[in-house]
Amino acid sequence: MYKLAPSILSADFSKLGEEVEEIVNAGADYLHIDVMDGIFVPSISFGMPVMKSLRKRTDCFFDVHLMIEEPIRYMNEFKEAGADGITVHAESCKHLNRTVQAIKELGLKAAVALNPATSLSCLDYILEDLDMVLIMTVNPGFGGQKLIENTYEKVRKLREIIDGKGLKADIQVDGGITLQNVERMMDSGANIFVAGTSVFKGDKQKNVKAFKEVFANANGGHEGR
Ligand SMILES: O=C(CO)[C@H](O)[C@H](O)COP(=O)(O)O
Repeated sequence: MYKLAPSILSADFSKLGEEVEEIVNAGADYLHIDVMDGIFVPSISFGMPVMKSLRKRTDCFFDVHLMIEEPIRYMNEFKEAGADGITVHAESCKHLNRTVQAIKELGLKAAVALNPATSLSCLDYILEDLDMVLIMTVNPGFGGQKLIENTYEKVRKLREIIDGKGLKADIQVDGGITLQNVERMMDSGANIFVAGTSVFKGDKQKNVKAFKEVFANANGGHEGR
């Protein structure tokens, strides 16, 4: 199943609640929530208080992408703030296995993200435990960047590994996803698509529906977990 995960990083924060309701009503599958600490990535975004406020407005799946150092320190807090799934970066965890187990023990979906220059071999001893792998298709920290070309091949290789092992982990891609390149990324094997600029710039409802139409016409996609 293909899924759209609009990234609220590109929303107008002065009317965040309304914009979130608008994209959820238009058919967004997940709400992608980018938390940045100014250390792991250069920028600082928002955290638990914003998530808690949004939780009052929607039941949509909160797909929380933690771009923070040592996220294991905050797992309970993110669950309490409404997270349904938590993604941590392989590059930001001293103890990746322990961090993934902590997410799962809370009953949340667990995912690991890899920066563009991080090898897939980082997943060798953790893939079986994951609900999802997030392949960053830009360097994390900012919306509105151009997708890095060699990430198509990275996604294709990961899909081969996941299918070859008979696993069901989803592959999410994040950064520079547009209506022009999404089909190529689908063909490469990704099945969950984060989109910031290409959802929130212009007519949000129309943008969400356009992505969903591409998914519907593609007929199928990876089954997922
Ligand atoms: O994780 C992110 C930045 O680190 C964002 O989710 C990502 O960049 C999405 O924005 P856009 O679709 O505009 O590229």
